[in-house]
Amino acid sequence: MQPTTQTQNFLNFINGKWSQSDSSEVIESTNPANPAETVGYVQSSTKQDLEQAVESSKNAQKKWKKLSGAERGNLLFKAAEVLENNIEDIAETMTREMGKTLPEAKGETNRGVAILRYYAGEGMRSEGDVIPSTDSSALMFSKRVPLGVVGVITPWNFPVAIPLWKMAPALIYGNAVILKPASEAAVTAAKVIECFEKAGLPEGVVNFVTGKGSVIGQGLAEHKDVTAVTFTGSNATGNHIGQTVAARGGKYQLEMGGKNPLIVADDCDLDLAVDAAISGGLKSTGQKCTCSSRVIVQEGIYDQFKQKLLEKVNEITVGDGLKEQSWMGPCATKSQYENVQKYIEIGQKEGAKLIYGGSPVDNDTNGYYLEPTIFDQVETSMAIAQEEIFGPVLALMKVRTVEEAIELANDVEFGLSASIFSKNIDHILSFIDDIEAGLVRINSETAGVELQAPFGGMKASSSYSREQGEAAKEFFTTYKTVFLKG
Ligand SMILES: NC(=O)C1=CN([C@@H]2O[C@H](COP(=O)(O)OP(=O)(O)OC[C@H]3O[C@@H](n4cnc5c(N)ncnc54)[C@H](OP(=O)(O)O)[C@@H]3O)[C@@H](O)[C@H]2O)C=CC1
Ligand SMILES: O=C(O)CCC(=O)C(=O)O
Repeated sequence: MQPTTQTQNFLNFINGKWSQSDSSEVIESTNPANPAETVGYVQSSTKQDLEQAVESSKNAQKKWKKLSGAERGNLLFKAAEVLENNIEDIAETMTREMGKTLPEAKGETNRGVAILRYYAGEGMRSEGDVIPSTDSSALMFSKRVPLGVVGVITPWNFPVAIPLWKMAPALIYGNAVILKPASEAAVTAAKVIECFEKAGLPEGVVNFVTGKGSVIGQGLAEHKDVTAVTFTGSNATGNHIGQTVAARGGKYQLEMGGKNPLIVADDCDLDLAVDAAISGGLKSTGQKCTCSSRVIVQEGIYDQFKQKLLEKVNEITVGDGLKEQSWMGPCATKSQYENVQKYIEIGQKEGAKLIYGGSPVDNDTNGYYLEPTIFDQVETSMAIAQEEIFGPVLALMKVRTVEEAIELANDVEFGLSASIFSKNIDHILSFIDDIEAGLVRINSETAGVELQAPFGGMKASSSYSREQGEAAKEFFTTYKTVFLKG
């Protein structure tokens, strides 16, 4: 049944129109700080809805790709302006829908504006190369061309930035897109789509279909007319999508988990390292694929580091992300909340020593709040050292040397981000050389992605393709090699 209060009912956006799903069913999105509060309803769409979106995207893309890059860019500049004018509302919706604090939500929305502007500018940049031919009377050049229709499947942890860093490059290079956002953050995503509508993108160039991952996400992965699928989320879902798209000869890009190490060397600036462990590990309630979940500390500084870390973590205020005093909000969903608690239990059973937190935080609204949690004496064989927890949990590990630290850092299936705190250039250089990670950070936290640089991981963290910056061009375009003779 569709809800009666229209202000809370968010529709699909297909062929330039907001429309109800064929199913007449909706999915409720609630506030993790107060699960009794409904943030909105989105459509529980069907394969027929998706079919309409694909048809509309296919038609629209034929005209969209004929516009000049500058014309497409102007529309993205407009979308950026509309988003910028709606920052307050969109950021507040994000906080209410997935829990991150309002300053973080505003920061993310501002980042969305910058992403749109960056890719709008790409419309005026080179789209190929002249290549000398062996025939001196011929002109040979490569020309980048769009792929066609791109399916965008996104998670709930960055409901503005991730859809935009996938959609903006797809659009500027002449593709049409269909966004299927995570159900838990789909209201925020709907508000982003409203910005594209208000910017006046031609109908069908951006479509938005909400619904179950197993129906709409799976439908995008299977559809023969969806040339490429870009995904961020869990490894299980990502690998399944990759296999499905590959089986029909489509192109795919997967950004998945991380178990990111932060190495603290004896010679580091201790205060900076402590701040980085807290910010990188606990901001966004630890729900970033780039968050620092393993803190590997050299024995000479271990006790000092641990003591300072405990002092600083003790200052953290957990609470509703809309309240100014809250530094850390709730877990985004009930299943995240339960999953993190399950890992805290496993850690204790495995023999790690719980030295801080580990429990739910009492509150009047039944919000999914957990204490920031620190484990000591963590061994690399433990599940809490190997598996992505996606919650406010730090695992401390002691090593003798920096070489040992790097070896330990690499001893996981993931390879997204890694950082070292050290003033020793030899340590820094061997870290850059030997660490198995796509993002290598020195004297800086593991999280913190810059939109103009390639983003992605090694090993099980990614499908080896890269997003953002100019690297996005590789995924969202293909080449024509033109040989021209008079
Ligand atoms: N790398 C990252 O940034 C992220 C990692 N994660 C990891 O994943 C864990 C689980 O989170 P969860 O939200 O379930 O992540 P998922 O990977 O299941 O969800 C990500 C997206 O994929 C969609 N999806 C789900 N099933 C399918 C399918 N069969 N085919 C196509 N698309 C599908 C989801 O839709 P729907 O929401 O409707 O299910 C959502 O849009 C977290 O605990 C964390 O460890 C989660 C989010 C981000
Ligand atoms: O750290 C960031 O800013 C981005 C992290 C990210 O892409 C993710 O968590 O999915």
